[in-house]
Amino acid sequence: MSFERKKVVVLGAGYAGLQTIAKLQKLVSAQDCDITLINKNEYHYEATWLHEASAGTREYKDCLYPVASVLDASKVDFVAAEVTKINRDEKTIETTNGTFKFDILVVALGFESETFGISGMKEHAFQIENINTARRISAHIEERFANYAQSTDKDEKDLSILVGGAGFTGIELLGELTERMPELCKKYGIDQAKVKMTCVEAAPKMLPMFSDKLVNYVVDYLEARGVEFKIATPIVAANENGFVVKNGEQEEQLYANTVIWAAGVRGSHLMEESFEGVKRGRIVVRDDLRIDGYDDIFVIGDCSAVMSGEGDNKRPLPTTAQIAMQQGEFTAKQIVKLLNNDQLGTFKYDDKGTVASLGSHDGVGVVFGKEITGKKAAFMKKVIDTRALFKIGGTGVAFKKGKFL
Ligand SMILES: Cc1cc2nc3c(=O)[nH]c(=O)nc-3n(C[C@H](O)[C@H](O)[C@H](O)COP(=O)(O)OP(=O)(O)OC[C@H]3O[C@@H](n4cnc5c(N)ncnc54)[C@H](O)[C@@H]3O)c2cc1C
Repeated sequence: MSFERKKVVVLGAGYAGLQTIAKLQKLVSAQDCDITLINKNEYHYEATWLHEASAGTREYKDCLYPVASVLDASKVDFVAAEVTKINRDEKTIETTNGTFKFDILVVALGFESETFGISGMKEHAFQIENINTARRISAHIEERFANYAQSTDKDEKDLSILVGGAGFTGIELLGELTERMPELCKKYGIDQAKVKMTCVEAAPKMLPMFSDKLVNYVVDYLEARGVEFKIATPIVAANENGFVVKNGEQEEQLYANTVIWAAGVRGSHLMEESFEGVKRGRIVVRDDLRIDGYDDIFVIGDCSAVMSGEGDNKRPLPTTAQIAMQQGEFTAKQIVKLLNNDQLGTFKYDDKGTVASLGSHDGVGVVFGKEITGKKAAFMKKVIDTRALFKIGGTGVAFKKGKFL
């Protein structure tokens, strides 16, 4: 390659950022460019497994691995620091561990919880945002069950869990919770019939990405394991007692000592602070994944909005790990083209399907256009999860952390 040595900086070691690095370090030699990866933590966590860590069906430690373990240290400098500011015009990144210059920037800072301004939701509900919030949820549930078991003045709310949202995250979380309950109740000598799990959803349909047949499968599965659904029921507030919901014209208080918000995510708050035209932390990217006016800045993963469709039907693609990883791989190739002054390509999303787990042995999904349920879906989910580990971390990480049972 013949180009001057440029500074490539990647922000975030989630699916998008780490996949960019994993591919880029294969495509360039150490002399081709300086690559720096900046991530808040020393580790990468599997965000698509956060429902498992939250419910306590999977040890949080099993959902993460050291970022450095997948890097080629001769080509990539890793900085464990929090990005505090992106100066797009000065071409610098401010972090808690110094300021870094870039010639080419990849923003892959991922998602945060979005509570849509619902009163008290941030203060009174747990959010599923990262591995630490997930750890807190599972520890809290266990602590409530332990408290119930040992107290003489028993508080039924200790055994009540409210989940806000019947989208992908809420449903997968409920699937894990139903798997966790028998073990937790046995551990603390609690009659499982006393446990109350309620899912509250504002929209008239849950899991909008799936057919009625698959949705009915999910409802039957979860109801049979004790979950109560309140669909078309908007949550108007969260407080120290639980959720306040709208029931027709009336407001109703739902009580629980574990309250989890799983109904909304947005891109990083740094996006609004750094760029114009950002909506809920997402910026519309061009079809080469760069942003308008900045030919040296790629935005990928949950901070990006990739528009799909024609004319008035143009909509942003949903934010998923599947897209984030495809964007990462594509971006690595675009960086090489940029370094070589070659023409950049067009990102094309290849939708391989979606599978929602219902605990570790069941699920529903659409794979290569075909609907699947039950054990088949659970198996496919494990294949997808293990493939993601393999794509970024190779056989080493896949063998160590993969789902084989
Ligand atoms: C419970 C759950 C289940 C899901 N299941 C699926 C699924 O089955 N299939 C699917 O395709 N998608 C799924 N998703 C969505 C998927 O997890 C996201 O779309 C994906 O994580 C986005 O990848 P990303 O790289 O953009 O961001 P992230 O995975 O969020 O990674 C962002 C990285 O940036 C770091 N970071 C953030 N801010 C800073 C900062 N200021 N400074 C430094 N570092 C920072 C973070 O620590 C993190 O390492 C699920 C999400 C959840 C919550």
